[in-house]
Amino acid sequence: MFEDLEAKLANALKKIKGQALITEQDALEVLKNIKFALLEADVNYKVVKDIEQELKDKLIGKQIEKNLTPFQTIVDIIHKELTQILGDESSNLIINSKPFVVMLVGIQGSGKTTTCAKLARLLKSKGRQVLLVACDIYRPAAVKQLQTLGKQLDIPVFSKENTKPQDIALESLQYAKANGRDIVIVDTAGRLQVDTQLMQELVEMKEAIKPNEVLLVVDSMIGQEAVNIAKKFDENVGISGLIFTKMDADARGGALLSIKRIVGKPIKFIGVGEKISDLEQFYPDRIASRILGMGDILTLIEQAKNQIDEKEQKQLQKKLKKNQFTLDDFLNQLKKIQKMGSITSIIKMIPGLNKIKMADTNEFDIELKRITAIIQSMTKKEKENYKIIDASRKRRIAKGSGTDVQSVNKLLKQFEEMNKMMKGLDKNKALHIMKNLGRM
Ligand SMILES: Nc1nc2c(ncn2[C@@H]2O[C@H](COP(=O)(O)OP(=O)(O)OP(=O)(O)O)[C@@H](O)[C@H]2O)c(=O)[nH]1
Repeated sequence: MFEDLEAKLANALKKIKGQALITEQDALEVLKNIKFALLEADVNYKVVKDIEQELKDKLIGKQIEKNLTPFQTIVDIIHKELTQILGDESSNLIINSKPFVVMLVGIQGSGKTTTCAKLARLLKSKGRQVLLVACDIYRPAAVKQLQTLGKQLDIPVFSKENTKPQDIALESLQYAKANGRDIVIVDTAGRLQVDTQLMQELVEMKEAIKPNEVLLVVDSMIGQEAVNIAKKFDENVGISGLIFTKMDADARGGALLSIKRIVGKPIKFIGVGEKISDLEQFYPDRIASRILGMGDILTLIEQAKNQIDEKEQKQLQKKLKKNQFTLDDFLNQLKKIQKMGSITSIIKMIPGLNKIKMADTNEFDIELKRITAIIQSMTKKEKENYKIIDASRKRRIAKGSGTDVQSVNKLLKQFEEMNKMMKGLDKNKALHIMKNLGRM
């Protein structure tokens, strides 16, 4: 869909090669193409018009960035704008009460029940005691589905027969308190369409249990219709955020942009597959890249903007050669990796880390936090020369980082293997890897 955009833009921008500033005429030419591309991606018309106006103001008279071509400068500005619209606020759940109650709402088939389980798994993996609550009593299969998923995840599921959904939800809170569950995730009923009875039931449930979050689950495949659904749910029930499912199937993502703009509620997570682990935190810049469909160009832009990386790469290479590559350098490189969207190919190069399913960025975040804690618990000397880390130092580091000796050993082994691998590579390949690491 957006393959064309790149060609059209490149064409439109040929003319401004060598200019120092973007003129009004150039901006209008580019914006015409951007407008069509966004409409094709199913972005709401009014949103497209607004974006067009905002971009116009930002583009005209803009200086071409030093290391960038006019084309790259413009794509960079557009990418930043889309990222900002998609949400600059954190998509994290701020868990500040016990129990912390999350109500998932949405129309039938949006992926609500599955998403309840995915979210439960994600929070469990962060050490939370989760309780799932089956309030979709109109579709008996939904209760069963949730129970099966709960069993699979070893997470209790609260359900009750012949009881109103509002009462089930209310009773589940008592159960959570009595059983030390600190997060309650309530699966609610869906209808084929948004109807008044459903809304009324959800309003009553919300009043009864006063959830910390009401998250609307939306199927990203339904395109613009998602905006109407989100508006209705927000007006009638009041939502605090959204989860978009089936992002693995939808190539566009225009609906995310429209909803964020029109409804103004943050997108918290995205579903990226049918598996229970396929739920990711929402990263606006990654979705903006996807909407633009210019991943490669954006990477190039980042590289060009960070010319300084060249220097850093050379320094790192020198350090590796002289055996001076420290655990701090290792950590810095990993942090850079985290910032990048598409990390899989780079991760594969790092021994030990490649075993983690890296499409799951949540797992990478968890792993990185663990590694950071361990390295930060080391003394300066230890970071500079890991060989002095003996058994008693390992015990101290494990204690200080809240991990265990096994984790410390694993990290040291990863570091050692990476060191070895980098040294074993020929100069060009090593530089290529460092370049990849360095550009992130
Ligand atoms: N590919 C893909 N499929 C998904 C995703 N999330 C959910 N699904 C699938 O969507 C279908 C519907 O999911 P459910 O969880 O049953 O939907 P629901 O909204 O709970 O439906 P009701 O309980 O009837 O309201 C199932 O086949 C899920 O496997 C996703 O992120 N990607």
